[in-house]
Amino acid sequence: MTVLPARRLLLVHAHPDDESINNGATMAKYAAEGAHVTLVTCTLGEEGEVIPPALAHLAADRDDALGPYRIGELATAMNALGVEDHRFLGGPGRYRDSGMMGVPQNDRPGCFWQADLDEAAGHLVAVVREVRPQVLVAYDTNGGYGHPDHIQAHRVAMRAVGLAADPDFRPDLGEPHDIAKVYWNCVPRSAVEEGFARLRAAGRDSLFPGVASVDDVPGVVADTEVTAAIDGTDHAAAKAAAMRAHATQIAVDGPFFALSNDLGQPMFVHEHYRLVKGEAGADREDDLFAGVTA
Ligand SMILES: CC(=O)N[C@H]1[C@@H](O[C@@H]2[C@H](O)[C@H](O)[C@@H](O)[C@H](O)[C@H]2O)O[C@H](CO)[C@@H](O)[C@@H]1O
Ligand SMILES: [Zn+2]
Repeated sequence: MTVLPARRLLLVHAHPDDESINNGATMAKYAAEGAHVTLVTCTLGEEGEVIPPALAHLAADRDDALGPYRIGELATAMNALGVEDHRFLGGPGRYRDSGMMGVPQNDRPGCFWQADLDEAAGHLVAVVREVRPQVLVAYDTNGGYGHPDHIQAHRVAMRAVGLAADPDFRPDLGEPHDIAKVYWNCVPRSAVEEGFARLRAAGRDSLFPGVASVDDVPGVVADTEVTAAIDGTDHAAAKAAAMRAHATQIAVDGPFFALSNDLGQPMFVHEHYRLVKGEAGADREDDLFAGVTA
């Protein structure tokens, strides 16, 4: 019987790369502090575009080998963050990347967007009842930016929160567990605007082929909606290294990055969260475990 650390954080993400982009500094911080950090990634990212020309053959419409390759990218990213517990929902390849909203891949049997919600949530309940986290981090209802796998990851995570605590649901998956605090990823508008100002001041708006806009950043909210701000300054290098590990998806340029759309955007080392379940430990938390008693 493994005795887990006192503080346990669970994060649920759609594709390999989302964890580093959204929560890399937070994951590195808590791992360094001795908390148990568990990442569940719902797909292998099989439908992603590929940035490095030398790896273009991996793409779904060529060798269709991007999924296994991104498993390796994710493992490298986890090493950079010091996170040892990362899993794929239902096992590697159980749910395939559904592609961007509206593409034919959304209808492919076996893709995550077509998953049975309770079956997928059941896989996550097993992890919740094993790890017994006090804190869960997930996407908002729009998945941050409307990608079907992100929306589905939100739905599965929130469904699993309820099912994991229900003593009548799948007793075979372990003792019920009620997650004390649930947060959704977000970015305060002031931080986005400051970040793009930094990008322009650094002249990166000339280096990147294009520059993203505030609306391209997932989960932008009014500053007043933010519950917690995690200062990841001490873990900025680890976050950048983790993002660089996802080289098929992300190009990193100092404190900035671009996805395969070539739109430069700021890399945030202050990572923000909205509390949607549980009690906040302060008006503006600097610790996701604030107020957790067990
Ligand atoms: C950050 C994220 O969720 N990436 C997803 C996303 O990738 C984007 C997609 O390929 C889009 O067509 C590009 O313009 C954009 O630059 C990419 O970030 O969707 C992929 C397919 O579902 C997914 O594999 C990738 O992880
Ligand atoms: Zn994603």
